[in-house]
Amino acid sequence: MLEAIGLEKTFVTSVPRAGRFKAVRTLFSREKRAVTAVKALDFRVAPGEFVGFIGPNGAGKSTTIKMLCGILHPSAGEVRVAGHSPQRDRRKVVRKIGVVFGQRTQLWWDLPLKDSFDILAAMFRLSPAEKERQLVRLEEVLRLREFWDTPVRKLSLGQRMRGDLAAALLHDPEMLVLDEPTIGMDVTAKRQIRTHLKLLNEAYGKTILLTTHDMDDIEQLCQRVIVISRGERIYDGEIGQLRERIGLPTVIRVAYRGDYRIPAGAEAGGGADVPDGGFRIVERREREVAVGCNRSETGVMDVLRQLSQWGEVDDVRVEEPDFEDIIHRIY
Ligand SMILES: Nc1ncnc2c1ncn2[C@@H]1O[C@H](COP(=O)(O)OP(=O)(O)OP(=O)(O)O)[C@@H](O)[C@H]1O
Repeated sequence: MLEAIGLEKTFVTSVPRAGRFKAVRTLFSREKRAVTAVKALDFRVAPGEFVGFIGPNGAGKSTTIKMLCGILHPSAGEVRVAGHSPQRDRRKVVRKIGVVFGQRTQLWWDLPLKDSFDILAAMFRLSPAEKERQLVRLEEVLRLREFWDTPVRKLSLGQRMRGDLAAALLHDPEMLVLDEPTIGMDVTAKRQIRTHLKLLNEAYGKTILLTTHDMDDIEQLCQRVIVISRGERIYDGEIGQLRERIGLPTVIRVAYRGDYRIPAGAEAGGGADVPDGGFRIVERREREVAVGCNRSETGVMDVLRQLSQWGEVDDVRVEEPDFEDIIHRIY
């Protein structure tokens, strides 16, 4: 559906000048500096996938998205959207992709929401019947009628995003590219937007590429994640495998019914490594012990079998590493 092949973007900017009238002096400066925002980026998104595209501030995410939908021209490499180049076949690509920038709206600020769809339908040359059919379908997912007559500037952030998603989908593209769709929203609005996005992907078959700084968005929605840093791809794969690769421990907490006894070998380390057991003690309480293990090396059941020999097990909890921690580790 979507392919980035050796994609690069270098911006050439004037070197800032100091002193009086520095803004004007910078503008006419002959000294230039090149910033490579995206370097030799390769990835593919297959039809029906929901892929997270993440990285720290300034990593090159927005620059990539702008190249994917034809707003920016690559300095090298190319983009293919259903086989078309956004640079050469912009019209065809626009038909295939809907784009939403969470920080900006494509709706008309002072007009009632419904008027924006009239304008967009005219821009996409949709007949009144096509427009109505599509709005009925979008209503099933996005529930717009309740604020249909409200001017866009008076909508809540969550309502406006529902409007923006509908605007991006009005011409029924196969793919949605979303840049920070939940930015600034409270927990409830975020949850609602995630529900809409899940439905669009699962029930309506939309392929989605999602950029966000909210790791809950990624964890709850995406099957796969692409991580970029300083313009380069540093990971592309499943979230579960990313966890394993980073090697943050899975913590297993065992509560014992009465006293428990740690065998001499394990005790000796006083909370340090127990190489043979494949885990290490990270916390000890009166009737509870917590151990950490790397799941790519040791199975939880193997660890549990060993811990059950220390006393009578009453309860077990398995805590996976927090996704936010994993991401900080790789950035
Ligand atoms: N028009 C431009 N001219 C010059 N440099 C630019 C331009 N647009 C982006 N950059 C630079 O390219 C790099 C990547 O920026 P980009 O906005 O793509 O990052 P990002 O990953 O989207 O960051 P954020 O998460 O903060 O939105 C940054 O160093 C930025 O300063």
